Order: sequence, then structure tokens, then C-alpha cells
Amino acid sequence: MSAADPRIVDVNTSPELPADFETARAEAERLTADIERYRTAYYSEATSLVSDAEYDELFHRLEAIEREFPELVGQDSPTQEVGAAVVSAGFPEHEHAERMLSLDNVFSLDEFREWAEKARAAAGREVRWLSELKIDGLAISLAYRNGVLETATTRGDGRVGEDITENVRFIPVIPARLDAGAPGGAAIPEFFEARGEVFLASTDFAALNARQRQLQAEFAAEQTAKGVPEDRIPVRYPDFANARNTAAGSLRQRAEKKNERELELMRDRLGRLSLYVHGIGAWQHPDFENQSDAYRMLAEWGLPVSPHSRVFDSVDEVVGFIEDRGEHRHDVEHEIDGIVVKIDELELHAELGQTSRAPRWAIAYKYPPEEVHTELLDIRIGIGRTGRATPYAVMAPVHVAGSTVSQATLHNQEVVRAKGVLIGDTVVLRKAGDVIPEVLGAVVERRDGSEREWRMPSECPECGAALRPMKEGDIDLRCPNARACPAQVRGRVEHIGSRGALDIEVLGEITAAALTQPETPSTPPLETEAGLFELTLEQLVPIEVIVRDPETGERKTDPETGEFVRRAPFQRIVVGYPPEAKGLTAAERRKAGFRKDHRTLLPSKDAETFLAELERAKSKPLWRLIVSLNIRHVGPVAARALADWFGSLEAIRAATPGELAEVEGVGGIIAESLREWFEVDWHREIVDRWAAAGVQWETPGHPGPGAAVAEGGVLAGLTVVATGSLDGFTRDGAKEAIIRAGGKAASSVSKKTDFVAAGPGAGSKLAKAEDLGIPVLDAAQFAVLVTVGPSGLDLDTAP
Ligand SMILES: NC(=O)c1ccc[n+]([C@@H]2O[C@H](COP(=O)([O-])OP(=O)(O)OC[C@H]3O[C@@H](n4cnc5c(N)ncnc54)[C@H](O)[C@@H]3O)[C@@H](O)[C@H]2O)c1
Repeated sequence: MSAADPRIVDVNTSPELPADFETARAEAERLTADIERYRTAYYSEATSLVSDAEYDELFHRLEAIEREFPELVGQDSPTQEVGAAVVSAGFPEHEHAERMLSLDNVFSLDEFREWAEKARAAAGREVRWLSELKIDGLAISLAYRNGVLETATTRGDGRVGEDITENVRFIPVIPARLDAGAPGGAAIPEFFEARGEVFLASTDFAALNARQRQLQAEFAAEQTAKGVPEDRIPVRYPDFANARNTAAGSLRQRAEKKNERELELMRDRLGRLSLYVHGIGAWQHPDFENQSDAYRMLAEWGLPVSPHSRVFDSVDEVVGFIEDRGEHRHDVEHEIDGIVVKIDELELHAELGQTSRAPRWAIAYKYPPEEVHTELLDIRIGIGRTGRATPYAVMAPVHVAGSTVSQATLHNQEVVRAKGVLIGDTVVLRKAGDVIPEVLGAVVERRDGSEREWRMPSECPECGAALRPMKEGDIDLRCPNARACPAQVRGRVEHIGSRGALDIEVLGEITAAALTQPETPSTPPLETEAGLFELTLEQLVPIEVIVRDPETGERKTDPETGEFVRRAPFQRIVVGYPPEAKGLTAAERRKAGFRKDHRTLLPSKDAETFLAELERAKSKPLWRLIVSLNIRHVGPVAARALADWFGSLEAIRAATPGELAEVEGVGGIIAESLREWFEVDWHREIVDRWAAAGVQWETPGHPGPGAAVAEGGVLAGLTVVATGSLDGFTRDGAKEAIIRAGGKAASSVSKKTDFVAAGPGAGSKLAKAEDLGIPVLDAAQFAVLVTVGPSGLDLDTAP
């Protein structure tokens, strides 16, 4: 999807400004009406009808138009105002002793440098820059009289806000009474206002959502007990989508009309809120020179101050801070949407002054957005190689955190319910850097009734089998048709080619699909992976696939012909004279009317590479072959352990679950999974057909299960257990040293054990060795054992 897609919001490119006054006025009116609607919802209902980036874009567009046509700037333009006037939620109104302002924004480092240069020029001297994290929360003003919290007020329109003191009393970090501090410290003034940001720390936000899920589960259990069918139980406690709006909503809850239980929940939410002070308002006789000094004083009196603020002497250092914090945006305990840079010297605040909405001595540098709004077009099901059915969101493509996103996993049907999203909803999508995109929830207020509920399908979308949980109580549903479901075969074949398995060049997602679900021929060359090593050039060449859009997964059509775009990954077409013209001279060909229009299908380079890679794969290390069998829980680590110990697939198959579980790195779950896998006929068919095609299911020269690799080594015939951390050896290193010396490296102590090497952290194995009277060695003795053998040990001095 190109960046020119109208649905993709790009805050960095704005169209040209209107050319004449009338057009400009009409657009400014439209923008004002939209901004008005959005900010009322945002400040009064804690709801984001559009994303912050979209809001900022509208705001900037209006600012740009007003700059071009200054006659348009009216008193009530949003560009001249702070926040929004209070839309009463029933809280008393309260007038700030000193106005609360907003901040001007910049969106690039160049813009920031330009602003800093201007501010310095206006100051007429070098200044110090107080650089702070811009907390994504909501501003409040705390008025203290004689050290006691008198009022806590929202910002409102900057002059008058809502008195939310009663709610703020439940926020544990906000002191009701200040602490006079250490003797000799600054005296608390009779009256002052501290400004700060209320926010929900990321861990508290996660905990609050966990609580919502728990409440929903309890509610669902009650409903079930009343006989309400599962799919009719409403979502009473949906996930909260956004920490800032949740904090704002929590703070503006009304206690009236709430029953005991609701009050308890309300207080629980308030109790999770935090605050950092980031400014001062009215203050009688300040006896400090810098804003940073004020912070130190407020902290002494017990008000929470952000630990992340820094003071710099140069703009370059500030830029470094902005860049560094931008890279570590998520290492902070709360959400940040930018950096606020302020001149530290209070004297200059007075000198530079303020506009109608923001101080001239501070600026907010905003980071690119990580949350955007987009439309949820559909919810579909993906079937993975293990048959797991995973719902995923298909969205109108949207640009966020450096890439275009149109799909996001929704994990399972419970998650879809908890998020409370409907198809057709405007949803909040979050993508932070390289992190996987996540749908946070719906913008419920934007619903128009056309949205529809999604239900988890009961059948596999690829093969029609009835989906079911693997075992009772599982939330995940699976397609049980493991052998024939095209999605599962495709997934397994792709896995075989992956780097952690057989690492076969060419065998990726597209080839896997081409081999299992081609357009032509209608019978796929592979019914299951059993036929992989039997593939021939003749089978590969005719394969055609329909090209899909990598973002939407939709089949691509040719805009001219209207037909699906096809690709033949394994073909090369050579155009020449027909075979009948062979041996004729040019004149004879002309005379006979032969033309150069005969097409011959030949294998492409990929086809040849693929077959050569398959050939090579047949003798790859046994552990890679084991990984490529797609056995549940058997990844590279377990496969290596199995291959090292047993040396052949046959030995693994013949081992009892007990013997399997004894191998270090294997354990009971994997042992059981292996046993189940080998019981299935078509699994054994894979092994047999691959073997018939030349796959080597054993490690050449391996002497057999658990036996010494190095015949006749100093530990031949001896079993050694290494436990705890042995100085000079890694865990695997110790095991390898035993095997290299010809011994058997066992993972549990029994009567058959000859030596136990134990380092710090050794637990029950050491105790057992002592019980059984088996010699226990320290790291130094172990080193002697594996190099010289038991004859080098002086066992009387063993610990
Ligand atoms: N999505 C929407 O519908 C919608 C609507 C309205 C506003 N908004 C968001 O709100 C912004 C405008 O709100 P605004 O006027 O509060 O401006 P702002 O958020 O751009 O900046 C001013 C505010 O930053 C806060 N802040 C956080 N950390 C601070 C610090 N260390 N020092 C000083 N202040 C700090 C204060 O609350 C201050 O009032 C928009 O840019 C947008 O992101 C969104």
C-alpha cells in the first residue's frame, strides 16, 4: 500500500494552503468544528475520537492557515485557547490562582533548534535548558495552604477547572499534608500551587487490565450459574485501551449514585494513579532562582518529582537527550509522548512571557506516534502449522512507528471478547518500534450502528474440519486435521526450510505455498511433507501460483485484464523455433514458414537450487532433521540433546519415555510428545519415505544411545553426573568434556553413577550422591578426571 493512500495519515506532509481567503475561511471553520468536537471528548469524556497524531495534524493545519490569513484568528479559535472549557460532570468549578497553560509543539529536531535559537535570542544570553520527559497523562493543579492540600483542580480552560479534590485524596502519592523537611530547609509558603501530571504507570495499567479480566471472569461465572449461555454473556469489564484516557477517566469518576461495590472499584482505580510535579503556579515570595530548584524543594516537602529531568548548558546536549530518550522510550515507568524543554531560569520566564495558550520559555518536542486509529475491516482466522486457530485483525493500512500495518494478531476468541471490538469499528492500534502491532480496543463513541459482532468460526477456514480445543479447558481451538489441512501442511513444509530446521534456500513461505496449494497443477506436488525429498524437476516446472498482496493476503488482480496475477517460480521460458525446424538452414526455415514463436518451459535457477539444497539436506546433522519433523515441543535444543545422546532416530523411537526424559534438556513433556508422535501412521510414513529417498537418520560413527563417542577414552565405561556451576566449564561444556573423554554424561544420579562433579548451586543430586556414597568431585578434580581419568584423582581429599 503506497504512502499516497488517503487512509494513511502522514503528519509530515500537508497539502498546500488554500489560495484565497474564502476557501481558507471555509476550511478553518471546518477544522475548528472538528477540533472542538475532539477536544471536548478528550478533556471532558476522556475519549480519543481520533488519534493524537490526527488531532495534532488538524491543529497544525489550522495554525498554518491562520499564519497565512491572520484576519481569521478569532478570540475563540482553538489555537488561542488552553484545553477546553469545563463541560460539567458535576464537579464544582474552581478558578486557578494563576493560569494553567498548554505548550507549543515541535515535531522535528530542526524545528526544535530553531525554537531554541529564537528563545536564546529573546533572552539575550546563554540559558540553561531544563529537559524533562513529557508524561502522557493529564495536568492538575494542587493548591496547598499552610502545608495542607486545599484543592486539586483539572486544567479546564486554563482559568477555571474542575475541583476534583475528593478523588485526588485517594491517590496515595499525593500528600494531603506536606512534610516540613529537614531542619534548615526551605520554609513552606503560606500558599502555593504545584502543577503536575497525573498518569497510570505502565505496570499499573497492565495490572488494572488484569483486574478487568478477573472481574469479567467472575461476572461470567455468575451469569453461567444463572444459566446464561456462554456466547450471550455481555462484556461488562472490557480492557482499557489507553493509559492516558484511563487515568483521565478514573480521575473524573463521580462517587454519587455508586453502590458500595462500585465505590470500591472506583477507589481501586484512583489508588493506582501516580503523579509527577512539573511546574509551579501561584507562589508567594519565591526564594529560588530556577525551576529545577523549585523541584528540589517540592521533593523535600514530599511531592513526587520525576527522576528523569536533566539540566543542560547547550542545545546539542538537549538534542542528545531527545534522541537518547526516544530510543529508550519504553524503559520509563510511564508513557511518554515527547520531551519538554524549558528555560530553567525563572527570571527569564517573566521576561519572555507567554502567548494566550503557551509560555514562550518552554516547548514540547513530540515523538512520532505509536498509537493510531484505523478501521477494523474484518477478523479472520489463521491456522498455524500445529493447527492452532488464531484470530487476527484485518485493518485499513495505516502508517505507524516506521511501517505500514494492516494486520495484527488477536490471539484467541477470549482476547477478542475482552477487547470488545466489532467489525467496522474504529480501533486503536499500537506499534512501538519493532514491537509486534497490537489492537488495543475500539473507539466505542465512533460507532454508528453498522458494526457487527464477530464470532469464532466453528470450522477450519482452510479445510472445513470442526475446530476444537486440544484438551478440555484449553482456550485455543485447533484444527484436528493435521495430516491434510492445507494450512498445516504448508506451515510444516515452510518450517522444514527454516533456519532452525533444515535451512533450505528457496524453501520459504512462497515455495511452501506453491508446493502445497498451487493454482496449477490442480493436484499439489506435495500432499504432505512425506513427499518432499521425492520432488523432481518435472513436478516443479509447471507449478503456478497466484500472487498475494503481502499486507492484506488478498489475491492480486491485473488492473488491465482483471485476472489474477500468476507467477511460476520454477519456470524459465525460452522462445525459439519449433522442434520441427531443428537442423534446417535459415533459408529453409523461412521457406517452410517457421517462426520464432515456440515456447519451451525450462527449469528456473530456483528450481535447480532447490533440488540441490534438498539433496544436501539429506545428510545434514541429525538434530536438524529431527527439528524438521515438526514434533510438538521439540525445537533445536531438545533435538540436539536427543541426537547427541541417541545418535539415531531409530534409537529415539525405541527408547522408553523414562529413558527419553532422563536426557538433559528433554524431560517428561517432550518425552510424551515424542511417544505420541511416533504412534501416528502418517508420521512414520514421513520417516520411511525420507529414508527411502536417502535421508540419513543417524549420525555416522555414533556408538549408540548414551555411549561414549570417543572409544577407549580415559572415562570409557564410566558414568559421570555434573551438577551446579563448575568453575571453568559451562553446563554443556562439562557434559561435552565427559563425552569427549569417552564417558557417559548422565543427568540423574543412580547406583550406576561412578562420579558426581558438584559446584555451587548443586542441589538434590549432590545429596543423593552423598546418600549413595558416590565420590563427589569439585571443579579442579573434575578437570583432572576428564583429562587424566580416575587414576589422576586423590580421592581421599575429595570433599
Ligand atoms: N486524540 C484526541 O482527540 C485529542 C484531543 C485533544 C487533545 N489531544 C492531545 O492533547 C494534546 C494537546 O493537549 P495539551 O493542550 O494538553 O498540550 P500538550 O499535551 O501538547 O502539552 C501540554 C501539556 O503537557 C503536559 N506535560 C506532560 N509532561 C510535562 C512536563 N514535564 N512539563 C510540562 N508539561 C508537561 C501538561 O499537562 C501540559 O499541560 C494534543 O497534542 C493531543 O496529543 C488529543
